[in-house]
Amino acid sequence: MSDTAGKVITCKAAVAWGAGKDLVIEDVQVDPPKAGEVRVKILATGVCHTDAYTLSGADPEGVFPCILGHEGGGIVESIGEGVTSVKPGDHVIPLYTPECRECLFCKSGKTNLCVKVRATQGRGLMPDETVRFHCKGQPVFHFMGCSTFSEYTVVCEISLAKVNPVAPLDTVCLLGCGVTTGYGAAVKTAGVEPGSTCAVFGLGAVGLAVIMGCKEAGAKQIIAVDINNSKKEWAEKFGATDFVNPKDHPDKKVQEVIVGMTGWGVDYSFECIGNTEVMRAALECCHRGWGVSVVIGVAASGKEIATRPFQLVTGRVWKGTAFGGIKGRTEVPELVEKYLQKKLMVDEFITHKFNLKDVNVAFHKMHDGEAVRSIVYFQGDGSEKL
Ligand SMILES: NC(=O)C1=CN([C@@H]2O[C@H](COP(=O)(O)OP(=O)(O)OC[C@H]3O[C@@H](n4cnc5c(N)ncnc54)[C@H](OP(=O)(O)O)[C@@H]3O)[C@@H](O)[C@H]2O)C=CC1
Ligand SMILES: N[C@@H](CCC(=O)N[C@@H](CSC=O)C(=O)NCC(=O)O)C(=O)O
Ligand SMILES: [Zn+2]
Ligand SMILES: [Zn+2]
Repeated sequence: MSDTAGKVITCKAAVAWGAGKDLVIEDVQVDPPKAGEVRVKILATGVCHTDAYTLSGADPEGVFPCILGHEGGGIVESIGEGVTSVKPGDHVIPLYTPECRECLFCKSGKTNLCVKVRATQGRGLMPDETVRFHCKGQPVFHFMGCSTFSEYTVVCEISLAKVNPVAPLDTVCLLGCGVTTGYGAAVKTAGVEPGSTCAVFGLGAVGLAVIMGCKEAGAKQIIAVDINNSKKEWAEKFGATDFVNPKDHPDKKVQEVIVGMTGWGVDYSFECIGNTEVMRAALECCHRGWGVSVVIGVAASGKEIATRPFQLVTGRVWKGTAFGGIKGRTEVPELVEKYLQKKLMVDEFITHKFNLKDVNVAFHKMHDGEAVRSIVYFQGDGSEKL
């Protein structure tokens, strides 16, 4: 039992006070976990485009003030009543897609979209409709059931993957979102087969992880698409065979360029940006009769997708994925083992490391296309071993 168990902990956190405002490093009070909850000391966290999306104000579920972050790695500090699957000292990765193993969705075997705590999670609350964070006497909302931009956070027991303590938490934290989402989208949601042709739109961490999954699945052609030429080298590193910059083809739609490169279009395409025009292009570059397009990117409130229904009549399939279809408590520990066996790239996604005090710089590096993934540390800046 830690000497902080049962007590309020005051620690540093990056608080989002309002949409479009820089995060502010504050002292926050973190309550002990209630029944079914776990308090986790976060050592490191990635910064995902979805954090920026919610901070921008485009997320209809965005509530402020809140503590963002959902790509963390940490150690259990204390557990609430009834918690049995983790204990203090366990290494864990918080999950924004929990796995209760009891709800209709978990039991269906058809999806990873557990609904046990989804309703309260979407409103920034714990299941009892209250929050565990306060700052300056004011309640602060949770985010995606994770809030990993706080040195201590409280999450539901069902929202934690217990992982091998040998794995470096400041690397495998990326399995909490970006890497798992892209990899899972390819190998699980799409089910890419050997010899397939694929197109991947948007080469951030998610898109690059899709490429990694397509390569592992044996795709023979992987066309990487981005408006930033510096991403070509990145795409090749993860297994892309071709690179297309739509800006190099001003007279053609990008879907026409890809159909021209493949004959009838690709077997599988993936949108990893959150741009509804690109989602259309991704569908329309798919093979007549069987091409499958997977929407991964999160589009702003009010945006809608469109295409001619004929695209579907002629056999193309439009689908989407959350967290790559991965069931977090069961499969994230397996991905960590795969990483430890050097069968899954994760370190390769990390381009920048910062201390929490510079978390806003990590957002700027993502917006200007410089960063694939930044890791934010609560102690130091990643130059020392955790
Ligand atoms: N469904 C799910 O479960 C998940 C969804 N997401 C979503 O996936 C998306 C990708 O996330 P992430 O990898 O972190 O994002 P990044 O911002 O790191 O990557 C997006 C990439 O797309 C490029 N891009 C932007 N516009 C275009 C365009 N018109 N055509 C081609 N490329 C373009 C960007 O280039 P540049 O940098 O030059 O702008 C950048 O390289 C986001 O929408 C995120 O919210 C993330 C995780 C899980
Ligand atoms: N709140 C947003 C929806 C955001 C969204 O789609 N989130 C993805 C994960 S993105 C991770 O980086 C997701 O898992 N969705 C499934 C879910 O149940 O939220 C909005 O309302 O637009
Ligand atoms: Zn994410
Ligand atoms: Zn469930």
